[in-house]
Amino acid sequence: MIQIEKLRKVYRARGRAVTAVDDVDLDVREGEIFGVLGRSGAGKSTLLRCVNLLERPDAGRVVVDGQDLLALSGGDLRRARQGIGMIHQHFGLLGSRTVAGNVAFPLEVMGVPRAERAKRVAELLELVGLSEHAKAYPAQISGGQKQRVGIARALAGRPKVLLSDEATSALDPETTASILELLRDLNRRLGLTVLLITHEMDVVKRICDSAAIMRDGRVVESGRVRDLLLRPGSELARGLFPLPAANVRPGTTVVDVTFEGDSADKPFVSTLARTYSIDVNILGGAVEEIGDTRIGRLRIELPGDPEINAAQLAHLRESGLTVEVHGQAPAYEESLADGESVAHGESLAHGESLADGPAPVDGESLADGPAPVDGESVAGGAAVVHGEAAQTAEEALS
Ligand SMILES: Nc1ncnc2c1ncn2[C@@H]1O[C@H](COP(=O)(O)OP(=O)(O)OP(=O)(O)O)[C@@H](O)[C@H]1O
Repeated sequence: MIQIEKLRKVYRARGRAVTAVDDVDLDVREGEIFGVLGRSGAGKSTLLRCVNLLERPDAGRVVVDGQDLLALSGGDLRRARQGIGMIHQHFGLLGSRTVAGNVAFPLEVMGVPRAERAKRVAELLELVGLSEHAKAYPAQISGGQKQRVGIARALAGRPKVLLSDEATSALDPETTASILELLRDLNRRLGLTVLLITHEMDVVKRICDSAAIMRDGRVVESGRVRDLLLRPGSELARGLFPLPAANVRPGTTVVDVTFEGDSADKPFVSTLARTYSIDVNILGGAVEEIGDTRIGRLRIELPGDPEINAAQLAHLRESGLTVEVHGQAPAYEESLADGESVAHGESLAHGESLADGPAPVDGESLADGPAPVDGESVAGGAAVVHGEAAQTAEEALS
């Protein structure tokens, strides 16, 4: 539905040039919610504003619903832009107009006759659950209600695409959840394609089908959320499943295992411990509901160097798990020929989040999932799993 190709935007001010968007490609499929995640200054707003040409890119292509926007002008461009709604962090409502008046505004600009306008406004307010507040002024309603007005107004022209510029950043967590739910509902009911930008990992976790991570104007990772989380070395996975920096003790192998769906229900740690008659330490972990799937990440420690654990690691991979080994051992890395597993060192250190705001710290990310394995309590190696004991620890996680 939205194809962005080799997009580039450079701001020039007082002899200085800032490349806000640098050679970005994105493909947003029809009917999906796509989240662009990044820190402040990463270029998210600029990217979003290039999609409806609020900013004119210096290079590249923006194709929305099959139309190359940069090739359009005049009435054609206006019509194409009507097919793209936008909502903002600070709502942008007109204080002198009622809720209904704000929603009617774009319809007036489009020249929709009065009677039809009134009918459409009523429909839109119903859609966002604000019928009872039609006559209220923005100053008389809450932040969440203001954003609902913003959403109704953005949908006035029956757009196929909705752009969301940090739409929940000014809202408290409960209101954020209700607005995200509304966006998901509208996405499903109207087949609306949503491209949103956010610095909150939680937004991606809750509603996005696909995501991209931006840094310094570039997209460093993008794809379906589920695929990204199962990809070794994924930044999104590190952000969503924050684990402390790995402390690899000599003579041990520390492994991050990511599992989903069916494999989440299998007691793979106890199977591993039993099959190879080894003790397995659980160092930390988290499980999240992502869309309709449960995805989790567990950090385990095996006795012996990675070379010694080749069969054990192969066993984990053959069980359908994504395996990432901490502690660089080049010779061993080469042996992981199938590309499913990577060996990496401290570059995978955790605790770093993309968010400047409420970063999903350990406790938070675990809060609504099943009982976590507590990183603190296993710090001294207390959670040694072998034989039947493993069942309990894994049950807690799965
Ligand atoms: N109008 C402008 N003129 C000059 N530089 C700009 C302008 N708008 C943005 N920038 C710069 O472009 C870069 C990207 O900014 P942008 O607002 O797109 O990032 P962002 O990821 O949306 O950040 P935030 O969440 O803080 O808005 C930053 O370095 C910013 O300072």
